[in-house]
Amino acid sequence: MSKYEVLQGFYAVHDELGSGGFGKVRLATHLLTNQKVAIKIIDKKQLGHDLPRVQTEMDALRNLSHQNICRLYHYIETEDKFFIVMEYCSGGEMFDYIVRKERLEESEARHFFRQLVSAIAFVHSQGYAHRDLKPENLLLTEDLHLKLIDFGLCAKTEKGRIDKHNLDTCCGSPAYAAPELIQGLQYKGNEADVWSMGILLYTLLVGALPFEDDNMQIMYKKIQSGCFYEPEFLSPLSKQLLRAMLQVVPERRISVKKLLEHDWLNHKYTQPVKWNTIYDKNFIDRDVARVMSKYYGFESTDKMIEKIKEWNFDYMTSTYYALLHRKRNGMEIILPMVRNSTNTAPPNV
Ligand SMILES: Cn1cc(Br)cc1C(=O)Nc1[nH]nc2c1CN(C(=O)N[C@H](CN1CCCC1)c1ccccc1)C21CC1
Repeated sequence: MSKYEVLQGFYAVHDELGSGGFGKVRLATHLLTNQKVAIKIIDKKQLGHDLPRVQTEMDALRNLSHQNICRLYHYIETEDKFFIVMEYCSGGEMFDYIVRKERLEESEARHFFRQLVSAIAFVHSQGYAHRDLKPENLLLTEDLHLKLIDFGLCAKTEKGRIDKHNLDTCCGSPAYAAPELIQGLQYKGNEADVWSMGILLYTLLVGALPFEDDNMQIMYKKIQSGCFYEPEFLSPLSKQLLRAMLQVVPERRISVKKLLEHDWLNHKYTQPVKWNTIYDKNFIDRDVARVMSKYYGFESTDKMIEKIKEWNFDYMTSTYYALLHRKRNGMEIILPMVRNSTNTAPPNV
């Protein structure tokens, strides 16, 4: 049984899905809807001075609702822990997927890379940069859709303020970090993300890192050189794209805008990458709202819709998203009988 009393009655907590430097992720069940969710449990003591990373991630996730970004459902802060309830991706990490397949065919790499470019183009359009792109931060759903996670290192480029950072504000994984970031030069988050996406594309196509060495100094030298091995099986078009993304000089690096138009990305696709979000914060699903209005005892579906639109990322937001997920998967959207004193439904939070 889970020892997290703050989750009692709302979620049943199951086994651990993974652990990171500052916390762990547990599989859980959203009790009202029986939907699976993933709960990131972060211990404040373990975080220490990194505490702002959680706030950074929450602020970003509140604004970044996109089909290729793992969705935030519910956010609970207690005295010593954060509980971040998110969409459950049952396909696991892209990292494991590549390891299992060694490397991907161009067509499969393209299927995933188009979704990553879609997520990053959207993140940049909202004034953010992810800054820690790597296969461990890409999750897969059961139907092999890609979901971006871990926005703890992302940066908001205030409108107008040039997005200039130096090393201290970000310590993404060195193997994926852009040369300018490693040199501690002023860098732009967007350009650093393009470099990391280039590294990611290389790992998808080749099944290895382009710049790698056990000795960190030698690895940095390799990154600064921008020279990487191009296996015979790489098509001319994929080589051309990799060279455009892994340009050491940021100004020479391909932009996301040009990337979206690149022939490799659009090969055998009739539609360009749809990078804008398919979700509309102002559009609430009426079927879901109706079922919730009955359960929560709201006088009308419209009143329930107004409440959901507050997006408080409380249990109500979590219930809305869990029911929406059920509906999207063709499952019926039901809640226990109308909540009242007799049934044991959790209190209305
Ligand atoms: C590994 N795995 C295997 C299966 Br099957 C499902 C999963 C799985 O983790 N699914 C999953 N769904 N939703 C999530 C996850 C994992 N997950 C994560 O947020 N996972 C990250 C993984 N990071 C990659 C580099 C460092 C840590 C994490 C962050 C902090 C602490 C622990 C884990 C969320 C909550 C968003």
